[in-house]
Amino acid sequence: MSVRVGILGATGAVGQRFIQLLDDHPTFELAALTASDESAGKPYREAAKWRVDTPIPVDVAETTVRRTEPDAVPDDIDLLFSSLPSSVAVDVEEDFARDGYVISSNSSNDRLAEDVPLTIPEINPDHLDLIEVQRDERGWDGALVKNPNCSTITMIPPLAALDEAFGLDRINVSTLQAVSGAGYSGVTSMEILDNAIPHIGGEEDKMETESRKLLGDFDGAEIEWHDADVAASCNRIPTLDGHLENAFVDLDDDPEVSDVADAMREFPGVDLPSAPNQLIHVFEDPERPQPRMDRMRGQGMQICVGGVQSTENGVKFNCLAHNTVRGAAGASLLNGELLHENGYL
Ligand SMILES: NC(=O)C1=CN([C@@H]2O[C@H](COP(=O)(O)OP(=O)(O)OC[C@H]3O[C@@H](n4cnc5c(N)ncnc54)[C@H](OP(=O)(O)O)[C@@H]3O)[C@@H](O)[C@H]2O)C=CC1
Ligand SMILES: N[C@@H](CC(=O)OP(=O)(O)O)C(=O)O
Repeated sequence: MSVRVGILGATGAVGQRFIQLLDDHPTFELAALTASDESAGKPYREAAKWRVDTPIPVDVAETTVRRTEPDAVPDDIDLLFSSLPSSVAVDVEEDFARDGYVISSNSSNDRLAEDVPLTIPEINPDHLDLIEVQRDERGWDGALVKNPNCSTITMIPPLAALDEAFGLDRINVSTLQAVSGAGYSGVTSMEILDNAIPHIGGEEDKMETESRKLLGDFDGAEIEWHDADVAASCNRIPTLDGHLENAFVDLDDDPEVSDVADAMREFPGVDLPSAPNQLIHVFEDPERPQPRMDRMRGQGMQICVGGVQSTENGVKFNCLAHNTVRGAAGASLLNGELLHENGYL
């Protein structure tokens, strides 16, 4: 039986990716699209400036956009994906959850809240049960689940593989982030062409905190964050999609490089419709991964690693993920599939 889903903020950059990824989904049937009051009442093709590299699905093009409030969305929607600006999502998502809706959100508000699961299905699926705590504390019938920031999600799978096999102590990471992460109008061409910008507001703090929550332990009541030190430096470069990162990791053990690569390659995936067959692809070629060549591996859902080398206290490596697929809409979609598999819908 199909699951009826909706998208909050469906006309935006991430909303459009949701529509693309939900087209022909085996379980989820797209049944409601919302946006701001300016878009509400218009057919989607008129409200949204479509910029994704596949055509708007025909039925979506003619769908009337709704207001973003619980009364405007049908009661029989089982799951809402949220790609609202976080300043809007912070109140709106709670209104929907209070009204009984389950929300899988990409927006950055509440990611660190003690009773909000921040999940990547392959890494910490058990954290999803924090929903029970959330429902007890907030008296909600619905639920709010988050995926991490796009730069954070890029490095977490290889770090989780290292932690499990050798123990993480300290992480230093530097990013080379694509312009799509800032949204269509986020960085002007005059700012970014022939250039690099060594600051992305709030991004370093997100990488340093969300990573420790994601890698933490859930005891059924609360999450104990991982105690590794994480330091991040974030940079914008003129690629379109795909965040590349250089990580330097101190480990508790002293493994061979080949064992590090094996631990990453063998890190298990999950059996969900949008998950890649293999979570981490490790390149031997030191010139890979590259954003243009590798961001679409596994339909944009695989994490690519390369340049694995030993250092005095551990290893260094490069990693890459598609920031608007694995780092945004695809991450929320996978969490939606996890919610479904775990009986939360
Ligand atoms: N761009 C990216 O690659 C990434 C973005 N994110 C995060 O995802 C979220 C969405 O980003 P993005 O898609 O780029 O943003 P956009 O600005 O492209 O889209 C925002 C969406 O929210 C709607 N919206 C705006 N204001 C309101 C309001 N007051 N009430 C109801 N709906 C409203 C817009 O509708 P309308 O069209 O009518 O204005 C639109 O549908 C943000 O939190 C962002 O930080 C995360 C990772 C990557
Ligand atoms: N800040 C990220 C994109 C983003 O919006 O992240 P978040 O989901 O944490 O708001 C980037 O510029 O690449």
